[in-house]
Amino acid sequence: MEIRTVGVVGAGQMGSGIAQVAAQAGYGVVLVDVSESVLERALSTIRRSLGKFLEKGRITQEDHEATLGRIRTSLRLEDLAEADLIVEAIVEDEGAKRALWERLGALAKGEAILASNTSSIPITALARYSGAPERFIGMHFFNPVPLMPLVEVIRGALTAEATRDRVVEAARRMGKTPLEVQDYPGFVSNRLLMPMINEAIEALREGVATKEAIDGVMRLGMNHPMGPLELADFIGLDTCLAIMEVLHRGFGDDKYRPSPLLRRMVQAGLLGRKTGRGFYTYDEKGNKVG
Ligand SMILES: CC(=O)CC(=O)SCCNC(=O)CCNC(=O)[C@H](O)C(C)(C)COP(=O)(O)OP(=O)(O)OC[C@H]1O[C@@H](n2cnc3c(N)ncnc32)[C@H](O)[C@@H]1OP(=O)(O)O
Ligand SMILES: NC(=O)C1=CN([C@@H]2O[C@H](COP(=O)(O)OP(=O)(O)OC[C@H]3O[C@@H](n4cnc5c(N)ncnc54)[C@H](OP(=O)(O)O)[C@@H]3O)[C@@H](O)[C@H]2O)C=CC1
Repeated sequence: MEIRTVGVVGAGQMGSGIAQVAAQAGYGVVLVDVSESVLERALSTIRRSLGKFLEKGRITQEDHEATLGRIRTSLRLEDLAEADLIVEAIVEDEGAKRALWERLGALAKGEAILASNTSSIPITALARYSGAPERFIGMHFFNPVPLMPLVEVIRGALTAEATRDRVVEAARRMGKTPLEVQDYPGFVSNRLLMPMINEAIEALREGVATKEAIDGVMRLGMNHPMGPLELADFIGLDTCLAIMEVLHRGFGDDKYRPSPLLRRMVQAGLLGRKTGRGFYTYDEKGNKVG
């Protein structure tokens, strides 16, 4: 069965980007969230991103309009009943994802591919909640989705090869490079990235250097496009903490202990760019102002 319609659940930073690249690839897209204002913000983010591509001549005015025309938004999960591929990108919380996948698994059509964009939660567990583990897979995009070329593809213990093949093909059609990894905590990406970010936060907590110096060391010394504290703000500190918790629990090793400073900032609601304040402060457009 050919994939024609892609359903995306969760219209935050990642869901909006996934909806955009799916629509750019020519798929019909249904983008679902629990909040109308989040859906409106997602559409304006997509318009802004397509606008940048248009300015640079990477797409035409026609592509711009056709892409937007392929995206429908909805507050009803039932509108995903006809989707051929569903990509879930809600908050990084196993309980929330479990509740969602129990509903989605029951309402999706029998041959639909079920994918999670989770950063770290075991695909094998989410697959079980969906009730269709052979059709379930991890399809992990990177932020900002319209620019980052990678999709990490993660098969759960019971994922069928045919499911993997179809997701690999869909990722390629979206202009991405799929790389397959096994279902272990944090997969490959966040097993490597998040301990570095966590260690940068610990260095800040211990007063080893200022935040600007810590970020500068990695930007200027390692050629990273963003320093680790800037990147943590960009990802979302709630997501960073959730990933560290999964690594810590999943490996049972204290080398993955989340930094108490990270925990305290999440408790204070300082989640980074998406809330306007994290290690740095941001204006309403997401530009760093301090
Ligand atoms: C947590 C997980 O599970 C997994 C993850 O995703 S981890 C996070 C992975 N992501 C990263 O590591 C990102 C690291 N950062 C970067 O690669 C770069 O900083 C960045 C691509 C985000 C931005 O690039 P930059 O040079 O620092 O800033 P900026 O000048 O704003 O942007 C570069 C260009 O991209 C464009 N751009 C930025 N965001 C865009 C978007 N969403 N859509 C279209 N164009 C965009 C900008 O307009 C700019 O264009 P010009 O060069 O013509 O001005
Ligand atoms: N940030 C990143 O760099 C990356 C994140 N990811 C993963 O992608 C997922 C989403 O992350 P991100 O986009 O950053 O998070 P955001 O907080 O930006 O977005 C999550 C969205 O999901 C919505 N939501 C929450 N619960 C439900 C639900 N039950 N049904 C429908 N929508 C719901 C939220 O709505 P509301 O705000 O109203 O609660 C919010 O709009 C997570 O699993 C994360 O780990 C993967 C790669 C990179």
